[in-house]
This record gives sequence, C-alpha cells and structure tokens, in this order.
Amino acid sequence: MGQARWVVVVPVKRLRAAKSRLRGALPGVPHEELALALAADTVGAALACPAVAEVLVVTADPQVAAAVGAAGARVVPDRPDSGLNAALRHGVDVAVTDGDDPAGGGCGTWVAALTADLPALRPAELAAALHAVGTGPAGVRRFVSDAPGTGTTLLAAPPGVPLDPRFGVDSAAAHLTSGAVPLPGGWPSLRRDVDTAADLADAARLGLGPATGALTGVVPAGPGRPD
Ligand SMILES: Nc1nc2c(ncn2[C@@H]2O[C@H](COP(=O)(O)OP(=O)(O)OP(=O)(O)O)[C@@H](O)[C@H]2O)c(=O)[nH]1
Ligand SMILES: C=C(OP(=O)(O)O)C(=O)O
Repeated sequence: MGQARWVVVVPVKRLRAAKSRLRGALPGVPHEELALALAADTVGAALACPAVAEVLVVTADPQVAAAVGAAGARVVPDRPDSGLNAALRHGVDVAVTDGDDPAGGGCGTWVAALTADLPALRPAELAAALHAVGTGPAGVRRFVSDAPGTGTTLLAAPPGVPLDPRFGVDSAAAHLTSGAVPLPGGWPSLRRDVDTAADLADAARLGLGPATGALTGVVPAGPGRPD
C-alpha cells in the first residue's frame, strides 16, 4: 500500500455559541475572536500536514467559513442545529462521495474527524497518528483520546469503514464501546484540546499556533514555531 491520503473533517460550531467554558479566559479579547483563533490554528496545522489531502470544515458560521476557506480548507455548510456528530456525518458523506467518484481517482477515502480546539497542534504529531492508522490493523476505527483521557480529539477510519462518530461527554468510552481502538502515541499537542482557561495555559506551554498566540501574546506568530 502507498501512503494513505487523508480527508480530515473539522467541525466548527457557530462562534457565538462555541467554547462556552472558555468565555472570559482572555480578558479584553472578544470571545468569538478566541474561538475563531483556536479553529484557525487547528485547521492551519492540519493543512500543513503532508498526509492530509484535504481539510473539510463543517460550519454554519460565515466568519469561520471565510477564514478557513482563505487558508485553503474546503467548507461544507452545517445543517442548522443538527449537532456535532450529525455535522461530522454530513462532512464524511461529502468526503466519501467525492472520494468514491471514479472521476476523482475512485480508490476510497481515508477519513478522520478532528476537533477544532487544538491550538497547539503540530502537523508532525497529526501525521504520526494518521500514519499509525494507515499502517495498523486493517478495517478498524482508531481514536486519540484527549489529555484528560475522557474525550476524543481524533477519530479515523480506513476506506469502507463507517466513521460512526460518537463525540460528546465521555466520548473516549463511547468510541471504545463502539469498537474503535485507541491509538497509544504520546502526541501532547494532538491531545491538548482547549475547553477551559487552564487548558489554554497548558496549550501555551506546548506552543500555540500563530492565531491564538497573537491573541494571548504568549507565543509570537511566525515561522519559528517547530512543527
Ligand atoms: N459544526 C458543528 N461543530 C460543533 C457543534 N458542536 C460542537 N462542535 C465542534 O466540535 C468540537 C468539540 O466540541 P466542544 O469541545 O464540546 O466545543 P464547544 O461545544 O464549542 O464547547 P463548550 O460550549 O464549552 O461545550 C469543537 O470543534 C466545536 O466547534 C455543532 O453543532 N456543529
Ligand atoms: C466533544 C468532545 O469534546 P469535549 O469533551 O472536550 O467537550 C469530545 O471529547 O468528544
């Protein structure tokens, strides 16, 4: 098998409702700007990952759509108020339908769902996780749990295997119960989702992406950030 080429589906909630537990974490910074920065850095890191053929962002938010579209992601409109897992299923349907089209190569789609709250994400860590799926046991869904171990930041499926996303409270257990197999890599930046101000401080210690770094003033934006 050659290197698997991945479509990474990133769901982004409407900014005014997103990341409610993080509201007020950066005094003086409008909450929607912070939520947008988290998503922009996540998408930017995914776009910079060599294993990723396409980043597909599912969102109903025009500001998110404009920002990630300008960065090079494909934007798929969310269905109103359908929720996170429905948004992911919709994005995956779009990706798989296109990947199965013989006009587009037709060799099937490796698909992964990635949460949009990973502002420290390193492309090399995402690449390592996707490589582990591509070279691991055939026919199974794999997932990366978040830093506390209860949630999920990445869920991935090989061609022909339904992604069957079960994100939400205690999603690591839900993914395990549904037959998905955890990926054991360390990958601190891939596991560091940001739900609270303490998580943001932790992400800053790992090194934030340029958008979030510029808002916090902790890490300067620019090419000095290691991948
Ligand atoms: N498209 C879409 N994305 C969603 C939806 N709900 C959550 N997400 C995204 O799913 C990811 C993980 O969700 P959470 O960590 O719970 O984020 P959240 O709901 O914005 O945060 P809280 O308000 O603090 O619960 C984030 O990237 C969200 O933007 C939804 O209804 N539609
Ligand atoms: C939606 C999720 O994120 P969190 O638990 O961080 O809200 C999840 O982990 O499935």
